[in-house]
Amino acid sequence: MIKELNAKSVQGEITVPPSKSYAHRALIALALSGGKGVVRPVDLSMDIMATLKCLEDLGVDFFIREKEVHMDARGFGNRRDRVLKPEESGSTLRFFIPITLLFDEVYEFRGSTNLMKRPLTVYEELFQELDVTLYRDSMESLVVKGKLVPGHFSMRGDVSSQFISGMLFVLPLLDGDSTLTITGNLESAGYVAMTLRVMEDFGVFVEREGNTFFVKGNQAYAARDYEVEGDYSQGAFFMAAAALAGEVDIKGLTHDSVQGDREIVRILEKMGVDIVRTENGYKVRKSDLQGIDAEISDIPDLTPVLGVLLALSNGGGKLKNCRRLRYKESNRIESTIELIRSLGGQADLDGEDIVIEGCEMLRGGTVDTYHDHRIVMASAVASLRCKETVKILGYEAVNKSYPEFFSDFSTLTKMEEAK
Ligand SMILES: O=C(O)C1=C[C@@H](OP(=O)(O)O)[C@@H](O)[C@H](O)C1
Ligand SMILES: C=C(OP(=O)(O)O)C(=O)O
Repeated sequence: MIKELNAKSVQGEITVPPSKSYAHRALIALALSGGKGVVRPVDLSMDIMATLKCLEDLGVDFFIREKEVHMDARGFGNRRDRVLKPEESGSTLRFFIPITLLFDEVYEFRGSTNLMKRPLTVYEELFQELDVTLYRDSMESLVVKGKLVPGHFSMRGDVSSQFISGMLFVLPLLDGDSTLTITGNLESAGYVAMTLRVMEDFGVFVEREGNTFFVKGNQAYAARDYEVEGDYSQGAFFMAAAALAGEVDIKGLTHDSVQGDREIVRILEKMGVDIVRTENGYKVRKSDLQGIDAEISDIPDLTPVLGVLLALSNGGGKLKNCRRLRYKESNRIESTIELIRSLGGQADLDGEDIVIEGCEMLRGGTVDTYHDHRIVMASAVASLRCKETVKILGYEAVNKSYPEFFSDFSTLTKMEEAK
């Protein structure tokens, strides 16, 4: 499906959706408690629905009212279906593989073709050392069998932090103490911090010394109601839209959040953007953007929108250390470069860095989004500073994380459309 965008300015206020990453974690922690509680607010994106469906197939009951998930996890572990369907969600797949290893049964994971192509090497390497089998049955299917026992585990930290989060969720439930040592750099580190924060919120504690996590066994998640904070990864699109083309009061963001993508605030400040803290968010105004080099190995989800900002900055800059972006919903190195080029800008790959030239206005044109929700949203932001119409191919990919994105975006452009 194609979306055409013509608006050239944004104005008004917006409340960002609740964090997808926090919601995955809170729903899982509540399920692992085996008790009852409410998680709110939850945006019913495809990724979150995939996590809920997997929980349901593991015996969890829930109903959804407005944006609240009312869960009864007393049946957790009473398997209803041996086939779990993470759809497109990397977090869901990589968090649920260790969860199924609590049960010593055979589970099959069936996801989208793209999801099943994303790496599982870290689990493959880890399970070779353990009495756990993981094999690909077909292009869309993966079989997992075995039971985790406490021990000393070692995992690479430079493929995806989701493997580490997945193991951290379940190690405290084993009947003995474990250690988990990360080899290489821990990238996307903010997401591991978020996992540990949610675990603590549910009464489960892990100690860390350098790159080793010490996990006491026989802990229990305590059921509770949970408030999900606003999403910096999504808020970043509105901050960028305002910095490029207007003034927006962005609400629903916690200033001291552990979300790694809170880094967008520091990056915008470095670029010279007029960004002011408000009681529950930020007010951002159109500014002349200075080009910068930004290290993105900890903040991969910000890459497409940072690419757009640099393409419209004085002097441009580099997005450094993009290696892992190849393994997202699209190859985000290629799709980010192509997004900028198809709108008339200049971007190239230099080693593992994306080098982007800056300009005042882009031309406009048609963007192929490669089914990547973050390329869709970044294209919408770029359209505000394009001379011609922007056509976004496959814009429905946005449903993966933010089904209401275009209706929210249009509330900010409506003053202009009303003229
Ligand atoms: O744990 C999470 O919630 C996520 C971790 C990140 O993945 P990587 O650790 O693979 O970079 C991020 O890109 C993804 O959108 C969400
Ligand atoms: C990469 C993403 O999510 P996941 O890895 O959970 O599919 C994302 O939301 O950009």
